[in-house]
Order: sequence, then C-alpha cells, then structure tokens
Amino acid sequence: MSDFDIVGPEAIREGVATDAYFQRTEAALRHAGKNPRVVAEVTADQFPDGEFELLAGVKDAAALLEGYDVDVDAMHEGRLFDGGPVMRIEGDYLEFARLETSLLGFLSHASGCATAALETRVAAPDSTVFSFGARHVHPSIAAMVERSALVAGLDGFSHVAAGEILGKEASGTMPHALMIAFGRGNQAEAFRAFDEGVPEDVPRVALCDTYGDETEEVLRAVDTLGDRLESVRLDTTSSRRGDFRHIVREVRWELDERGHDDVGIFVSGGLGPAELRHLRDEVEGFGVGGYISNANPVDFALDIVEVDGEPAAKRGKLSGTKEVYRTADGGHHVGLRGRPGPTDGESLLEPLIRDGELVRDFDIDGAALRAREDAERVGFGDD
Ligand SMILES: O=P(O)(O)OC[C@H]1O[C@H](OP(=O)(O)OP(=O)(O)O)[C@H](O)[C@@H]1O
Repeated sequence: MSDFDIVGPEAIREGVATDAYFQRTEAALRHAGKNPRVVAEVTADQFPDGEFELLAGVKDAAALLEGYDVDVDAMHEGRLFDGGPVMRIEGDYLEFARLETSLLGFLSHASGCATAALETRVAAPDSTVFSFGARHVHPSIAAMVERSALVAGLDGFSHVAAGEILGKEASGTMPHALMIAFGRGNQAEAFRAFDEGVPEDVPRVALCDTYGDETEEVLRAVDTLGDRLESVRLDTTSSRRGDFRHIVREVRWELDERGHDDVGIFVSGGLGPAELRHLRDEVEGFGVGGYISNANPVDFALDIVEVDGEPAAKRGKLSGTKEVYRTADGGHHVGLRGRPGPTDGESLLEPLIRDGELVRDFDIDGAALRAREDAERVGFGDD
C-alpha cells in the first residue's frame, strides 16, 4: 500500500485503472457470450480544421497495450495531427475494453503538454527553453511533463527524478530560497557559496532579482564571480515587473558596457509564447513552467468504428477504418482504409504492436526532430 494517493503501475497494466462502466461492460458481454472483433480508433477531431496538435504519450500507451492480443497502428510521437485517428486498435473487444481509460489518459495529457511546449518552442526557435513546471503538477506525472517538453524540442527540464526515468540530466541552478537563506545584503556570499559548493559542470547562473534592482544584483554577481559567471536569471515577480523587456535591455546594456557581453540573460516566471516572442531577441533563454505543465489535455476519445468486419459508429463519429495522410504542402487528410489517398500523401499510421508484441523503438530526440520538421511543414504557430 502506497503512502501516497497514487494509482500504481500494476493497476494501470492490469486494467484496474479504469472507469467502472468498462468492468460492467465486460460482465454484460461475458454474460451474453459476446466478444466481437472490433476496430477502434483514438481521435480528437473527426475532420481536419487547421488546428494542429503534437502527439506524445505513445510510449506509455504502447507499454499499456503490449502483451494483449491486439494489433495496434499509431502515428509516431512528434508528429502533428489534425483530425482523424492517431491510433488504431484491432482485436477482440474484451481483450482491451478496460484499458481505454488509461490509454486515453496517457495520450491526452502528454499531447496537451507537448502541444503547449511546441508553442513555446516555435515562439523562440533560436533561444534555449527549459521546462520548469513540475512544481505545478502531481509529482507522479513529472516525467510525463518533462518528456513531453523534450518531444516538443525543448532544450531541458528541471525535475531530477524525471531525469532519472528519461536518462537525461535535469538542469537548474539556484532558487530564491538560497538567496534568502543568506539574507538581505549577502547576495555576494550566496553567489560565492554556490560557486564553491556545486560541481564544476553546473553552469554558474546567478538569480538576480531577490532583494534589489536587477541591474544592481547582476553587477554584484559579476563582481563576485568574475569570468566564472556564465549567465544571470531574472525572475522578477509580476507585481514589480513593469516593462520586463526594458529591464532586460538595461541589464544587457550594463553588462556589455563593462565588457561582459559573454554573460547570458535567462528569464522565467509566468511566461508563455507571447512573452517569448516579446523577449526573444534580448535574452539567451527562458524557463517556462505552468504554460506547459498546466496545459489542457487533448480531448481524445476511443471509438469502435468496425464490428466483425462491418462499419459502425455512434452518431457524430465517422464509421469505418481510416488512414491519415500528410501531404508535402502540410495538408492533413483523412480517408478510408483501402481507398486511394492523396497522390503525394505520406501515410501516418504505422505498426506499433503486432499480435501483442511491441514492434517500435522510442527515441525522444527523433520525436523532437519530427516535431520540428512537421511544425515547419504545417506552419505551426506562425506569427
Ligand atoms: O511561472 P512559471 O512559468 O510556472 O515558472 C515556474 C517557476 O519558475 C520560477 O521559479 P524560481 O525558480 O525562481 O522559484 P522560486 O521563486 O521558488 O525561487 C518562477 O518563479 C516560477 O514560479
């Protein structure tokens, strides 16, 4: 029994992490001796409408479905989608009915975070952007948030345990708590203790907004750390921010004026795509938290579209097994399987599981590359 209110991996894997009506559905079908062969599709919108979203969470979805006697096709992580299925499951319905709740949760939440992260990525394509939002969400999903940010092409993240799961090191330097622990007027001591206390490979980034004017604190960091100072971070609280761009430009000016043009400026605190666009030409990088971690999940649904070889669907949904295609001009097309697709269309649904066995490798960097190429191709987040 866990000390925390967390649904564990075993419950997810076994299908107990489900809505009760699926257990009732299984009981009813078994009672009636029915277990139809079905095709089910995971879809957010039936038709393309020009609003692309970024697919993530496929690795966890695959881990959930692996070992069950189903065939699954899915788009690759890092693909943008706009209408039609992102995943298709074929099998006896009783084999996977109870997995729907967790399956949709894996895909919906990760894709929501990844889409928001991609908005920040394209808003500042030449800047360093880190994911700082783990503090806003339940710790059990921190790795999902950070992985989604990486799939979107962000440069790093802050959560240590997520890093251990993802096989990548978390980034971060100092919070206000360090500055406050040393006390007002003792910023130099805090910067020095940081420099002397943390490993050499940690970038010397001084947080310069705790007690005084940003420029004053930046100059104090420069005086204390000299050439060892790599960057400064401004996290000016919103009530004191005024014109943040002006503050940043002033800091840049004073650094340059003293010959410290190699010292970078990072900013954080309540930032989203609009702020990144506004500040991107004046800073080296951003820490983005809530905009990514608090993103709305994508509204995926799993719908049966074929029963024992015959098209089926509830009203409002499109019956029949579908394919989705991307054309060179960035178009996203939905059509029926077995019918000709667009002549230059690339089919996006590819094998994920065959007879219960996983047939795909997952690679975060590869997903990020796909996201970048797709974002360019479809004009995602263009100004
Ligand atoms: O506003 P968000 O985009 O969600 O960014 C996440 C956090 O990152 C910054 O925290 P900082 O590291 O400065 O934390 P601290 O105030 O606890 O020191 C900022 O103050 C935000 O609280």
